[in-house]
Amino acid sequence: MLTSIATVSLSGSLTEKLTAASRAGFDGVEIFENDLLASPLAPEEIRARCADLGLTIDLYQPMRDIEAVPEEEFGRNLRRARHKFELMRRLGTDTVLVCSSVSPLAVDDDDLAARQLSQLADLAQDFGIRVAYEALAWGRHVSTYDHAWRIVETADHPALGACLDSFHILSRGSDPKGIEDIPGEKIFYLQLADAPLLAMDVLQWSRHYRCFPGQGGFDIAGLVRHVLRTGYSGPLSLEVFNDVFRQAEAGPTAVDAHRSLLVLQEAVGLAELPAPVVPTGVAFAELVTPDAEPVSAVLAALGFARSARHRSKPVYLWQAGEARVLVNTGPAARRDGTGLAAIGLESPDPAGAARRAEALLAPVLPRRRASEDALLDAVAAPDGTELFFCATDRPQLANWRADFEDVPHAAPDTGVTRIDHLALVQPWHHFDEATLFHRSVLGLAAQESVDVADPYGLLRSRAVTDADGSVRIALSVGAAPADDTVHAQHIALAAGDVVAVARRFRAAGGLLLPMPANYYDDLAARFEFEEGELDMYRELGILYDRDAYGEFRHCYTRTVGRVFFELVQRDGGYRGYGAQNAPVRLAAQHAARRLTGG
Ligand SMILES: O=C(O)c1ccc(O)c(O)c1
Ligand SMILES: [Mg+2]
Repeated sequence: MLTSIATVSLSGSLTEKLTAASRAGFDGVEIFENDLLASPLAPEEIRARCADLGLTIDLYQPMRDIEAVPEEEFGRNLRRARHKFELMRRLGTDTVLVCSSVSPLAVDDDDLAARQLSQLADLAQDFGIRVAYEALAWGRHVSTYDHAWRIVETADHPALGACLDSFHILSRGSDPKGIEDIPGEKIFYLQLADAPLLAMDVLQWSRHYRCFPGQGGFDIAGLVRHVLRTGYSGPLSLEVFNDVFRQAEAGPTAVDAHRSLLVLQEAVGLAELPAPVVPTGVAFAELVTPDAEPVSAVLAALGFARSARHRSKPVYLWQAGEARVLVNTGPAARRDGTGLAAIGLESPDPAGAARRAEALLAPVLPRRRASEDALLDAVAAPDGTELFFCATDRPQLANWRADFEDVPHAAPDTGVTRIDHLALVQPWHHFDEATLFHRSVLGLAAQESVDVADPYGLLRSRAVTDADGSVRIALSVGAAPADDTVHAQHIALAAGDVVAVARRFRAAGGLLLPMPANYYDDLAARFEFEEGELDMYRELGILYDRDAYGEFRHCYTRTVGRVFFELVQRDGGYRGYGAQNAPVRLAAQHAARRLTGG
């Protein structure tokens, strides 16, 4: 189906919005009146610009407070409408959205509303224009889609139809099944927006918190299925009022938006995309650093062995159990400092995984960096992290490991067994996009979102995982631009005995993040420990948590550049990430940074 986006959903000037929508692959736009009013371009120039960009103008909106008013007022409304219809003719668009009145002058009289909308449609018809009537969830007398449809049905005018907006329908808890009672040709327009499930005033909710389908809590696919059963064949159009999108760069937002519509069309059977290939494990995490020494010292103290070297690049493989960390001192590091640059995901079908990612608008990275390198499938996540789809130890497929040659090394310590999870701090405006990306592109399931108090702001955190926890990625975001040193990426390493690994780390000169005594007093109040157990945790800075499934013990290294390590011990099927402890850990990291600068 054709896709469209309302200009209000993107930041910037009207031309910036149009360019972003076109580049992301939209077929058309809804022009929001304010964007037109503020534009230096004449309507004819906007029309030409859209044509150059391959965009149709599917809707002009909104026209407000038209119907169910005293005759004299309605006369003024018709005069206003005539002006707008003339403007629409210059723009070359044939559908106008009229939203249900919020005016104190409006009366609760459906017959009057129908008569006046019919008169408006008469005028519109003279201009070759159709009027799409939408119930605002906070409309004065008309606030549900079925009510708006009854009025349209009563008016029975060929130039008057319904505009359905998923936010207004689902925010009020209306049953979308009733949409099937509307003939498809009388649905003139369909606007789609999701939203997180919040208990708040519906107008504020709508104007600030809408998001793209799949990013909130509404069943948008279910609603669209009802609409499709009517025979509706107009565009799927995104109309998203969102404080973050208003500020974020229009280009990436438009890509995020279009991805959401691709995923939606797949869900309702309107599009076939390459099937998701769910990763089955973490092959490696790649750190870039201008100076290998500090990171290498931490890895060595954690029991990793430097076991192999890249054949053509300054990259070493450090390994402990199934945990593999690449340390890259190449050009990217000199540019960006120390940080987590790439993740290798074990994939049953690396090429298939890359095809799906590409179909969902992820930038595909060059398959080969140097002529002698193995061919690798890789894409960029929204935060810039490179995702490699790997086939470790599968001889029939290209193997990243073949680019490395073993170097002599001592046997690694056996304490660390694998990478438990990767924690990626997202740029403040990319959080919802990151979640949708990891769900739709990688086929991972998103867990509940949790709020974590940092001393200097609130963090939102949400894990995406595969079914058995072999791949866990914890995404988080702060309200303000991140403090790079505290809100760093981290690699969480699984250990069978976190106390033993922590002790070994310390004995080898590693620095663990100390935790405040008050935290341990609280632990003593909440749980019963064996004699001496808590003292041991206190001494090492080990945190403790428990859920319905099991226990969690974890501790943290000091931060190097923009990355640090966590050691975690999961027992009995514990499912979380120690979110309960995160505020204490974040405060400890701020304190450590003040003391040592690192
Ligand atoms: O918030 C509003 O006023 C508004 C305007 C037009 C729409 O289509 C809509 O859904 C909301
Ligand atoms: Mg709307």
